[in-house]
Amino acid sequence: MTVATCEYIPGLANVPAAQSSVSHVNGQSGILEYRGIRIEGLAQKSTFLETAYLLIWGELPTKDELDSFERDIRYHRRIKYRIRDMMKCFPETGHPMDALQTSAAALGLFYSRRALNDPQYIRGAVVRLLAKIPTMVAAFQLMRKGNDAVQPNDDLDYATNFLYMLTERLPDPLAARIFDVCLMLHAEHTINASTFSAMVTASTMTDPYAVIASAVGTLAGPLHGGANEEVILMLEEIGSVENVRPYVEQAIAQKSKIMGFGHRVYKVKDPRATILQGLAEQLFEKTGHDTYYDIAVELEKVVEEKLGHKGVYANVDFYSGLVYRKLGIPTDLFTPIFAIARVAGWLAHWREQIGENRIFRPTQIYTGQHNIPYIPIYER
Ligand SMILES: CC(=O)SCCNC(=O)CCNC(=O)[C@H](O)C(C)(C)COP(=O)(O)OP(=O)(O)OC[C@H]1O[C@@H](n2cnc3c(N)ncnc32)[C@H](O)[C@@H]1OP(=O)(O)O
Ligand SMILES: O=C([O-])CC(=O)C(=O)O
Repeated sequence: MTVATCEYIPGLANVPAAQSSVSHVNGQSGILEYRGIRIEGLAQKSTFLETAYLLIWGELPTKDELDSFERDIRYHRRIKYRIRDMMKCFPETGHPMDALQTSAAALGLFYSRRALNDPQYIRGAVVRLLAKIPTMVAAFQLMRKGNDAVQPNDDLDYATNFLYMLTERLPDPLAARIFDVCLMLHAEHTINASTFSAMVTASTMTDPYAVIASAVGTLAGPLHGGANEEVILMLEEIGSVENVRPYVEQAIAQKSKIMGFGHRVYKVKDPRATILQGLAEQLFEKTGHDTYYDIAVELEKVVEEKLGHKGVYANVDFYSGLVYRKLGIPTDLFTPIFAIARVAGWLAHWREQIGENRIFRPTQIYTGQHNIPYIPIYER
């Protein structure tokens, strides 16, 4: 007989649920490392695909390894016409995260073999998911406007190709580089809610497409990845720098959460928010100022003043939307873009999970009754 001896901790706060060497967060000092490498160094020198390789396979690739990884991903970017046809039937009013979750699951209809002991299958699934998820996000964006999806362009790198498929124009190189850095910053973050969801699904030894679909569904929520969209809606609602203080005071009085702030692990400003703020400033220098940025900076100042004592600071979702907005990306695509990046982290944890698997099956503390007699419906 197994006896539950542990105290119940809501939200499993600070409860270790796995061992992992994928990434590490020091929440007191604001440090994030992927496979031991600080995020600041990667953001300066790496690319998203190199970072994805590092996360998934555990080491930085050699030049040949990276070339072959990038080549394979370019080759697999197209999606089957049957998936495009399925997506055409999605309601254009549907949220792109729902479209993405459905499309990611649909990949399993074509590619799932559950051959989890076959390294070729594992590599194929990694390549297909990294390659096809951006194509599906861009395709839904064009299709919901009544246009045909743009085919991937084999001459373009990962970030440039995504922006090209989305806007039907070649992006400015600085915009593409900034977008690629955003992807790196969002690629992985230890055992957050969506990664945990991916790990639980992976632990049943199901197919990787189901793993990613379950993680996408979890990322969508406004307390997690969905907060980046909510931040821009909040900045629009605030409308001016003068309105910031009353907005924050009212939110605190009503005990409502201010989007883009707070974190289970970070008790200082999220290091990714610092880098994203810098990227936003870089973009504004080149393409013109955004008044929402002034609102955001004032909001950060007032939230720190009012909630800093509780360890509530800006998180990754606070400045990302300002960057995407400046790149001309619609607000409801911010979270799907987060998902494009996070596929790398989810896949890294999927590999780790199936490598040393035990199905997740925690216990619960039952709070109901026992031995209640069944009453037939006509006697109730
Ligand atoms: C990619 C990501 O997922 S990053 C997070 C994105 N989510 C958001 O930005 C949504 C807003 N933030 C939040 O809802 C929370 O901070 C979470 C979900 C991120 C973390 O939740 P938890 O670790 O459970 O923290 P919890 O909600 O217990 O907050 C601790 C205290 O700080 C306060 N607090 C935390 N975040 C905020 C916030 N955004 N606004 C106002 N107060 C906050 C809480 O009210 C609580 O105060 P109390 O102790 O007086 O009751
Ligand atoms: O770690 C978390 O709980 C949320 C987060 O910042 C992320 O997933 O990037």
